[in-house]
Amino acid sequence: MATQDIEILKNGGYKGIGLTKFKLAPPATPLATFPPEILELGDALEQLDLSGSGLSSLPAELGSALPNLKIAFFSACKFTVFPKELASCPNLEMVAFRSNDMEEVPEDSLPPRLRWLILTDNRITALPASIGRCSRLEKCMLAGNLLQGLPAEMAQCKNLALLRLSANRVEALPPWLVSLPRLAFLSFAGNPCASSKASGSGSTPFGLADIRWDDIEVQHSLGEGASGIISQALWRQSPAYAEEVAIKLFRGALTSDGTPADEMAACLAAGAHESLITVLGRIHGHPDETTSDEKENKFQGGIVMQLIPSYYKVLGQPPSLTSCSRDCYPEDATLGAIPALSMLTGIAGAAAHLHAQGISHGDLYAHNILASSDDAHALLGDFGAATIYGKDFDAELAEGLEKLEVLAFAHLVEDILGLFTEGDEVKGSESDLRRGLEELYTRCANPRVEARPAFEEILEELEGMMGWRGMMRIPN
Ligand SMILES: Nc1ncnc2c1ncn2[C@@H]1O[C@H](COP(=O)(O)OP(=O)(O)OP(=O)(O)O)[C@@H](O)[C@H]1O
Repeated sequence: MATQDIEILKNGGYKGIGLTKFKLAPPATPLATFPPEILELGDALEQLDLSGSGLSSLPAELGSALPNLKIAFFSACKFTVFPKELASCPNLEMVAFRSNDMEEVPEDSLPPRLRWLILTDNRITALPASIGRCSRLEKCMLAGNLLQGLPAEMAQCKNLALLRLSANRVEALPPWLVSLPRLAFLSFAGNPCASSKASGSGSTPFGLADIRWDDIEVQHSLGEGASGIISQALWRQSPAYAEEVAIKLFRGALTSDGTPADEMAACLAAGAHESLITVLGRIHGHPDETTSDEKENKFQGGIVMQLIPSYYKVLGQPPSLTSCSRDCYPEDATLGAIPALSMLTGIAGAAAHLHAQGISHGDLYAHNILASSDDAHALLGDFGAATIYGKDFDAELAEGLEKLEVLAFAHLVEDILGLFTEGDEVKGSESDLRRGLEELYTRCANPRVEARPAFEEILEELEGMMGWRGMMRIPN
């Protein structure tokens, strides 16, 4: 999004030109008050981004002056209290106050049509009961606060699909959380209610190597996630033998899903499965282990993984502002029925494996799946929102956590059904396969969470659909 300049704004340069999006270039000196000229942008304005502007309050006329405002960003500003003025914005759907040192969200301050709320990295101790009136709330980002619990009224947020609660102070998950009919993506690592085994600083789990940084030769970057950088590297295991691997160095304090340290702990705890990226070991002796201490770039540890060939591509694209909690797909994306079934079987198996270890992935999205349709193989990645709840977790809650994730799997099945190519090679049996997957989708998307099948059952059903095809490892 192009940025607008404060001086041009003050000189009336944007008035009357029908600007729909306004993003202020961060000013040299923080703004003491809300620039009144923004209110003159009137009916046309739909998106307002004043992140990094230093603001701490909003004018009373905001809602009446900007009646069509849909999206408002005030991240990295100085709001210590959620501004009540936003409640008067009749069409406001998305609000962001990331990293504001915010302490309070007063009753009745949330906009009535709120769909996407971002309050990551603040100091909020409680949410208002009136959040229960936000019936359209779909995505709620609360990681990195001081929340001890959630208001019981939030059980009325029946459209909530994604909730980030990691790195808070929640002692016990409320049981109603695992009965929300649309909740599919939940993270709560880094809370007292998650397993204490989740600490990233513990010993290396059985079966994984302790790998010295000196034995790693970094080659080039493969990609960058919110929690760190992935590089291709050589792991010199002996003077005569080196293996090509991928390494991830975890950095930074907090992402919108949780902390890099919790992500690393979940990667290490996940164990081996053919549809998970294999972690080979944990890196020790990186020079930044002792030297880097600044919050933003703090070194949190590193892992060595199997190198995934570059022909594995992500299956979907992350949600857009409009799709909110659902992935997007390129117009021309297609997938054959047989590779699709094989990939779904792999992902269901990976999810069953994770829950058997007491881990929820929290972000089971197509955009976190690397897939090769030629090999009919899919790999579930990105443990940024994963939570180790542990094998001793309350049994009913644990079952509920798994069944929330089953809804995420249902979304995946639905999306993949939409990618099927007409006249696939299986012709005769394709319609049976389609019908089988549609039935499975319906059961996995049951609004009664407890009635959904668990991943083991889903896996069995998919393996049944695969039949003898599951034995064929050579692509046809
Ligand atoms: N083992 C691997 N081998 C090869 N490439 C990898 C491997 N792991 C990750 N990558 C590449 O690095 C990119 C970043 O991966 P990472 O898991 O850190 O972040 P992400 O899930 O894409 O992003 P975010 O954490 O911000 O959601 C991936 O998109 C992928 O292309």
